[in-house]
Amino acid sequence: MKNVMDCLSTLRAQFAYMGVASPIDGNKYGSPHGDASSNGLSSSPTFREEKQKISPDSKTPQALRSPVMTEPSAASMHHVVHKFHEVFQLKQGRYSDLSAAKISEMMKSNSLDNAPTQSLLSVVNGILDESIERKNDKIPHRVACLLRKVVQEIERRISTQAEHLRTQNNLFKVREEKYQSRIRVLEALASGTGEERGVVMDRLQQIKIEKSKMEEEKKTGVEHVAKLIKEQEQRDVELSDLKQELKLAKQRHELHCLQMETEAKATKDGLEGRMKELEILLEDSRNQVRVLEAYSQSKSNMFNKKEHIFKSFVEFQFGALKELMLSSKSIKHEILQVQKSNLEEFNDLGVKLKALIDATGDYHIVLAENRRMFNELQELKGSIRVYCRIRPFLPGQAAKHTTVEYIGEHGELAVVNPSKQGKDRRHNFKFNKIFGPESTQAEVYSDTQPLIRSVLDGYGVCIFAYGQTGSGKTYTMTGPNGASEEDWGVNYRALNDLFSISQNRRDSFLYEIQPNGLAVPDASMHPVTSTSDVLELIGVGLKNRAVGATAMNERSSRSHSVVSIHVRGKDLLSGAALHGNLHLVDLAGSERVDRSEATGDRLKEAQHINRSLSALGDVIFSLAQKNSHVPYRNSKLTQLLQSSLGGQAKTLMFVQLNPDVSSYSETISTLKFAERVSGVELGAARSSKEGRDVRELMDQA
Ligand SMILES: Nc1ncnc2c1ncn2[C@@H]1O[C@H](COP(=O)(O)OP(=O)(O)OP(=O)(O)O)[C@@H](O)[C@H]1O
Repeated sequence: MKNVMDCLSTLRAQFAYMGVASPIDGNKYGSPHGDASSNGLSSSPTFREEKQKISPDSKTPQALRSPVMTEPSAASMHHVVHKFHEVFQLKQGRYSDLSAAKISEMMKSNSLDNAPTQSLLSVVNGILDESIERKNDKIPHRVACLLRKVVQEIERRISTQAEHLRTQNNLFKVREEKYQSRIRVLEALASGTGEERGVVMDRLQQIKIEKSKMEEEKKTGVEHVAKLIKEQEQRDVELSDLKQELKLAKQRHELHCLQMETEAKATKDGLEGRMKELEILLEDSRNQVRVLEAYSQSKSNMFNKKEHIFKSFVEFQFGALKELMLSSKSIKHEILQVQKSNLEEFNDLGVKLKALIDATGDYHIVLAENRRMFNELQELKGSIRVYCRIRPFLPGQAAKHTTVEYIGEHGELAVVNPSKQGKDRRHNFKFNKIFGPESTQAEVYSDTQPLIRSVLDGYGVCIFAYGQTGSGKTYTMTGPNGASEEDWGVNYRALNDLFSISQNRRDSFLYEIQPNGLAVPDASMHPVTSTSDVLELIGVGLKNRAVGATAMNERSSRSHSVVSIHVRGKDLLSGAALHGNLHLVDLAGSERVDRSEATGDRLKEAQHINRSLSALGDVIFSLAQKNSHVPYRNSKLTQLLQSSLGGQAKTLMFVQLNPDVSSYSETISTLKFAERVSGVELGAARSSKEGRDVRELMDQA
């Protein structure tokens, strides 16, 4: 700061001096040659020192380094000054003698710019002195121009110098303020030293406390170190143990490694063997792959061929489809045509149908008439018909002497007794029809069939077989055991016809079979829809039938078997109802009691049978005689059959005969019974006259 203050005071003194003497560089007292080194400021050791101190980091503007303040280098300055002196000093006092060209050269050159200010002043003085010496006050024009030029340069330098000084002065003022503030800070610091001392003492006290603490910690640390050393010793012991264990473990590990190596070697050998096997397998697989590839190739070729075929097939199908579509169109067209023609036909049919509907009413009337006429026809044929059937000799039957001598076409039968002579030897009978031993089941049934239609027309029909035991009653009604369709008896055939006719009539009649009937003790009623339903029920009945051995038949039926079928029909058009019934009866054997050699219960049974058969004979006889009283109530059998005996009912009796001579007397009694109930003579009388009427009726029907 002292140096700065010295410098500033020196400068101030310098400026004060320059302000009085000369604003230029005060070289008035310097060397007459304007030597820069003669300048008091520049040569001042203080100034030089300050200049060197400030310059490196000084923010002094370039303007400060004017030619006045910063003289050119010694060499160049020396050269310029020398040249200037050359120009001016050699011509001292004789400026007016200088040629215009010379003065012009001096003015044009930059000599003035580089010339020291003192030289310029010397020129001015020289010119003025020369003017005074000559005493004419006249200065040549060219010298006056030079003079003006030099003066202008001097003025320019002065103004520049003044500007520089102002700028520098401001700068120094700023610096002074800056240093003043620093001085104040330092003075403040110097005054605050006492307070800091107190702070330092407090800090020292704290340091002492910390020191004692640290000593305590050190003591604790020493103890801790001792403890650690102890622990370290324990750790050493443990470490040695661990080392021992490690050594053992290492040995075990080495042993284990050895074993592992051995196993690895064995495994490796095994794997190598396996590898070889796998390589063989791989080779096989490759071969298989090659085969498969070949196969695949052939398959692929085949598929390609198939694809080709399929494509051509599809194309063909498309063609066919197109044709089909075309034909479909034409068919549609045809169908439309057909529909059109059908419509027309339907219209015609509608008209015809209307006529038919009108005629239908008439048709039902015709049908009813038909039924009536059919019934009349059956009546004309006889309400009570007796068909005689002669059983063939059975295989293994001993004596084959038959009692049947003659069988006529119109029901004539001649029976002879070979043991008798005269008029008792031969007996003639006449029935509706005689079936010989060769007759088949179908032939026997053929004349029965029309009566089944009568049942569905609402009439009662009773078919039964009468004859001594073993004469073939069951055979005719049922057929032999396990019979084929060919051997089926009347029952099966009648039932089949019953159901098939009812089915055929389903459009005009609704039939219910077995809906009601005469209640018989211990009898039950079951609705049926087919023949098999009825056969099943017959089977149940047969199981309950009393069967016993007699002297004439080992397995003789000792009871009557009756299958009753009740039919209720409804005419779907008129709503009229009709009721018909059919009784299929296999009577018990009709042999005489003494012939059956029955005794006790068997005798009683035979007597009951004969009584019921006799009651049946009486009823039929009464009906044939058209008696007013018919004794139905004389037996359960006739009560049961009442609905199909008498009135408009038709009765058909198969008289079964055993042709063997040994059965002659039974044959005669059977035939007499049949003759009695059938009223043959009456029927025979009617047959010739009314046969024609029957044929006429049939034609009408
Ligand atoms: N037309 C025939 N053709 C062949 N065999 C017959 C014929 N009629 C009956 N028979 C046989 O004669 C035997 C006796 O017949 P079936 O049992 O039908 O007599 P039945 O009169 O019913 O006797 P029963 O009153 O004792 O019951 C049976 O073996 C049967 O097969």
